[in-house]
Amino acid sequence: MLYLNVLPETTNVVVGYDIPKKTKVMINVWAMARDPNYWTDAEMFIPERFEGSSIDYKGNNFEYLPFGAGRRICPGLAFGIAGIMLPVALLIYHFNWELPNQMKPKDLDMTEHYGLAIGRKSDLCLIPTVYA
Ligand code: HEM
Repeated sequence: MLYLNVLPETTNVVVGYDIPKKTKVMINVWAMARDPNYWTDAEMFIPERFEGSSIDYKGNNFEYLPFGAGRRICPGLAFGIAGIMLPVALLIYHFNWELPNQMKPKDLDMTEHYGLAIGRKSDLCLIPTVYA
């Protein structure tokens, strides 16, 4: 098994390496999406960083490959985006959201749980009120 970070400016990029036949190559997209050479405050959740940015999620920018890239890119990309955007848009449109016990967003535990996909380690508790 060979683990690669394919971004050119990173220190662990493998150059001129002969990959033996039948080697399973794992591209470390998690590390690439948190590479400080490419991202400001790489560990921070800042969705606004994509506002006015030319970086997209469709496999054109190697520093951000949530759906992979190339011939084996996720064929469910459009389905996946719709399946996230629509529910999130509806939840934001119909409810106001607050944290319990006067918590501030900075108090949230953003520790990740590792698995096939990354999720929150601790549950996100929010109080919705219907937006009238
Ligand atoms: C937000 C949701 C989703 C994410 C983040 C996601 C992500 C991915 C990633 C990273 C890959 C591997 C691409 C690669 O090897 O370069 C993949 C492959 C694949 N995805 Fe998705 N996916 C999502 C939703 C879906 C949905 C909704 C479907 C089907 C309805 C789907 C079907 C597939 C299939 C069949 C492959 C294998 C493609 C191949 O190996 O040729 N995915 N996906």
